Amino acid sequence: MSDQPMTSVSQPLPIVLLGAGGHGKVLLALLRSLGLEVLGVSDPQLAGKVADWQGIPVLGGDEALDHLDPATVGLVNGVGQVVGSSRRADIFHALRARGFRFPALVHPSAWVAPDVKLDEGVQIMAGAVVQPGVEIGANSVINSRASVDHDCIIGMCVHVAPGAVLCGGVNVASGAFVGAGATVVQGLMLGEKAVVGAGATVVRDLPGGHLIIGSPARIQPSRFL
Ligand SMILES: CC(=O)SCCNC(=O)CCNC(=O)[C@H](O)C(C)(C)COP(=O)(O)OP(=O)(O)OC[C@H]1O[C@@H](n2cnc3c(N)ncnc32)[C@H](O)[C@@H]1OP(=O)(O)O
Repeated sequence: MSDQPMTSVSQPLPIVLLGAGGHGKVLLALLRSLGLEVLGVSDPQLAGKVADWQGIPVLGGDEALDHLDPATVGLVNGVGQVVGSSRRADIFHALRARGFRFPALVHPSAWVAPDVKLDEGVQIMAGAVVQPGVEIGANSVINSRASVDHDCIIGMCVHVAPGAVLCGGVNVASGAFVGAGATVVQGLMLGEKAVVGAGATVVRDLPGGHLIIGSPARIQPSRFL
């Protein structure tokens, strides 16, 4: 992980957005809120059908990138990370191997502590909170209003979905997915490609490749009175 975040400030190249779905739409709003120049969007679903999407040019499908010089544009991965699909990660790795760069992006309404380490292509969406000591690996998304508390270590290609809460010192391995509104209590480990279902309350480590859903909430006499 690089020491210096490759933010929109350190790399103000014009941007090409990859993917015109829901995540792409939210990212376009983020890019505009940062005042970055957006050259257009590439999306195979729109290529040859429409010339304009959300007020920016449709550059074509995947082949549109063949005409771009990796030294002169930054890419933003607008493909959302959904459970069971590696498409977002595949696109990042393939284009990174071709020399394209992905700036890390932080929405102006997010709070990110000054010492947080953001690797390439990290996306911190509106209203998110990322506290001191956190490290976030390449191509990961901290989605709208999610909270990542102190000293969490998050691997590559992780999605912390809207409103999810990682308490302090949680370790999330690459490719894991933390569903919307889920809570992971402090100090736990989520293994590679682990999936936490929306709304779950996680109170034990979750091994890689496993899914957890539901909440362990149980009513019982209090021992704190
Ligand atoms: C900006 C954005 O939109 S980002 C996207 C954010 N999205 C999310 O966070 C969604 C996360 N995904 C989930 O929570 C999914 O429901 C998963 C991955 C946990 C399970 O998905 P699937 O395997 O397709 O589950 P499916 O819908 O078939 O449901 C299977 C059963 O599990 C239950 N179930 C599914 N998800 C949950 C959940 N999160 N919590 C509790 N129970 C659940 C269903 O009710 C169903 O129960 P039933 O068999 O008694 O009817």
